Amino acid sequence: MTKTNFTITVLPGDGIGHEITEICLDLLNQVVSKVGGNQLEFTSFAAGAAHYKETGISLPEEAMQHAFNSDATLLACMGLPSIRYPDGREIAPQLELREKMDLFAGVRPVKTMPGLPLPLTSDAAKNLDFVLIRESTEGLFASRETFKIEGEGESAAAYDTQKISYQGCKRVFDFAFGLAKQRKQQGYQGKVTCVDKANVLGSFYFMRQVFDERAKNHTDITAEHIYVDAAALQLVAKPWQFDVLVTENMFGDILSDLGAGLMGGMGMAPSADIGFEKAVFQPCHGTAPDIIGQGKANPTAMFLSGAMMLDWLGHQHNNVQLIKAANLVNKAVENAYASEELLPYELGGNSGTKAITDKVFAELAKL
Ligand SMILES: NC(=O)c1ccc[n+]([C@@H]2O[C@H](COP(=O)([O-])OP(=O)(O)OC[C@H]3O[C@@H](n4cnc5c(N)ncnc54)[C@H](O)[C@@H]3O)[C@@H](O)[C@H]2O)c1
Ligand SMILES: CC(C)[C@H](C(=O)O)[C@@H](O)C(=O)O
Ligand SMILES: [Mg+2]
Repeated sequence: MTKTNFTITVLPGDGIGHEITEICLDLLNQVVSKVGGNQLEFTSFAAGAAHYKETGISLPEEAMQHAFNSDATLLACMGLPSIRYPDGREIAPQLELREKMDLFAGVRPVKTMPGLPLPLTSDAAKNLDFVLIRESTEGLFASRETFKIEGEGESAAAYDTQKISYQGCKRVFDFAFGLAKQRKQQGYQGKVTCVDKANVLGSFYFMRQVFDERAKNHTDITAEHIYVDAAALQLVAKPWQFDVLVTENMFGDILSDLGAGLMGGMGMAPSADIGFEKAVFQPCHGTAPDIIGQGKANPTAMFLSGAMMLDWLGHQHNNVQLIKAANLVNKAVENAYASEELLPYELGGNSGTKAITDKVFAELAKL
């Protein structure tokens, strides 16, 4: 029998997370009841920088356990620049979630909405639709807890060590080729571009060799390499050439913000951290300390992350209504922007949380 009751762990986190979470849950409830047949049960937990400041714990065990046992996790954003661990790093329990739950594929779609004055103005650049996959459990982030400083004063040197493992590469590359294959069936190019720095670092040359090995199992998909510096140029010069990009954790973090820029800002960029069985969905953006409490937070990335969650659940459980619900959210958001009535603050306009939310709900009601 098809599963119809889904438990969702909700982590509003910090900063603007509190301004975009409830409305996203309302939207998801609304769309799921519109298509019928399913129910979402949300359970929220406090976690993040403010929670660490209050309690000394950034991600309570109860929240972690709930995330492990629920069907999916929806996270807004966490971290505040003023709240840090003793070694100077910020509180970022989303990294622990990714690592402990083995969510190796950070899926960050770059899909432009119609009706927005985007930084790139050519027709091709107005219709971008590619996906950046960021390895999310190792890379340069892997050693952050074993970070060390050797020597003192003017002879001190700080070290972070990059980890690129065979297994880590294999699973994320296979995921990327699998996604390119699915997309090819929908008319996309059928291409995976591996982004590295194999001209300078041996760890990236190793990564490239694993990529070439995995590519041999997917001869229907074009496999190519690009150095990360060249990728940064091409993402601005000719971003429409890309279909699926796959890269190391830190490179993916940086390039996905570039991708958000192409879409009109951080408030437009959704993401999903996906493992073999578990997944966490969250916007690419942070807690936006510069706009907290001003009503300027764009909830679009959160709505689209919620849609990614419905779509993933639908595919995991062979549940067509949830896939339909995901499509409806995407369509409502697209129609909201296509109306040309919305201009988010990040693009110089004055459409804030309420205006964008009201418009998306109104468009959903029409579908
Ligand atoms: N996934 C996450 O939870 C995540 C991601 C990035 C940063 N962070 C954390 O967030 C804090 C702030 O980091 P930052 O300033 O570098 O990045 P940020 O993404 O919070 O903000 C960068 C810029 O984008 C704007 N912005 C971000 N999201 C927006 C939205 N939804 N609507 C409108 N404008 C939006 C901000 O106002 C700011 O000008 C830090 O503590 C950082 O570690 C968390
Ligand atoms: C806040 C930070 C730890 C996080 C990351 O670097 O992964 C964020 O920038 C992201 O893109 O999700
Ligand atoms: Mg980031």
